[in-house]
Amino acid sequence: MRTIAELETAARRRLAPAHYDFYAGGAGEEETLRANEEAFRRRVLVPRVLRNVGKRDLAVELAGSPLSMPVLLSPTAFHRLAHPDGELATARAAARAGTVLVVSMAATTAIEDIVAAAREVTDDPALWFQLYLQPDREFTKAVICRAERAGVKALVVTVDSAVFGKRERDHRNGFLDLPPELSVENMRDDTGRVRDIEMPAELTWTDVEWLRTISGLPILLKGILHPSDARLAVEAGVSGLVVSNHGGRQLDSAVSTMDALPAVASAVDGAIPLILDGGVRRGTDVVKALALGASAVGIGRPALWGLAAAGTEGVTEVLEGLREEVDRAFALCGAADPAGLTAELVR
Ligand SMILES: Cc1cc2nc3c(=O)[nH]c(=O)nc-3n(C[C@H](O)[C@H](O)[C@H](O)COP(=O)(O)O)c2cc1C
Ligand SMILES: CCCCC(=O)C(=O)O
Repeated sequence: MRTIAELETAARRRLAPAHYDFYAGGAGEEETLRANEEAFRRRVLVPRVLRNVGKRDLAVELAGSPLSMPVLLSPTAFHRLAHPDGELATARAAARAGTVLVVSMAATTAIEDIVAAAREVTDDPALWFQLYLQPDREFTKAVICRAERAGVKALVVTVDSAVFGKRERDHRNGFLDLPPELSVENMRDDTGRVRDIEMPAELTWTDVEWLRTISGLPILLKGILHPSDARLAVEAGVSGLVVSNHGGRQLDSAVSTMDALPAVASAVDGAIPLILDGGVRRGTDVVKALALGASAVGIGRPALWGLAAAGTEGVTEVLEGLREEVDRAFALCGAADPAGLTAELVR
């Protein structure tokens, strides 16, 4: 099995340079992009021993969805730029691994087809749907109803994108839109026209309340870094948070997610599950995040590298490689299950 770094090299060889840069890049100086990975490297593990780790169980449950391991696929745009099978390939790999795929609102495949691909693999796949609440509420509602009818199990509202981050690689490359043969299929309105995704600058907590009145699905907020916002999210009754800086693609100089996690975890105090994403590349990264208060982690770019390198098989390589590393790291840290990972293991 190849490492994520090796899959990135393979992906880079296959992708058009502008598409590679779109996936790999971040905002501004890319300080936050680098900081996410660096924050893992800076922390070391202080393992416990003699704890009988002969039988290990990596499974977790999040917002009503079972995961075979504490790793899920964070939402990423435009999978058909990476591979002709696009989101269908990603969904099959997630279903095969028994984990959640968060489908991006900017997916290049219709949600009904994505769910169908996952159902070829397993009866009851866990697909969540990420959205940017659009200024047109009736349209937003229609998109949510469509995703619900298709069978998604939770909604993930991205809240770190009041405006679009400035990705300077994309500006330099002139990559500002999808090629004409691809479109964001879940943005079709009832006339069949594909709408542009608008970044919702006017969003407030009132909109989160509104969302709770129109959907019975669990709602998670993605892009929380400040402990005060985490407290407000608990009060708003959401089912979980994604501690995320959008992979360094929105506010450059934003705190790395591992540096943000402890304060958010202490603010939430176990009331709702936390998912951390940004810079997770190794099983030991997963262990560090769980030890400091996450219930699971999300991966963004690694899945895109697997997808570009080898479609479903490539994403499977990423997920199974991580599973093997997570399992080994649990054992070597003296933890038989996620509850066995505590803050004393990390320095
Ligand atoms: C190419 C790309 C596209 C992304 N598209 C979305 C998106 O549509 N919606 C969203 O909420 N986050 C999006 N993200 C952010 C990811 O969900 C996630 O927060 C981030 O990739 C995690 O960092 P990592 O790539 O280091 O794992 C995107 C990230 C990348 C790299
Ligand atoms: C309108 C596409 C949004 C994609 C996104 O969120 C990202 O590239 O980070």
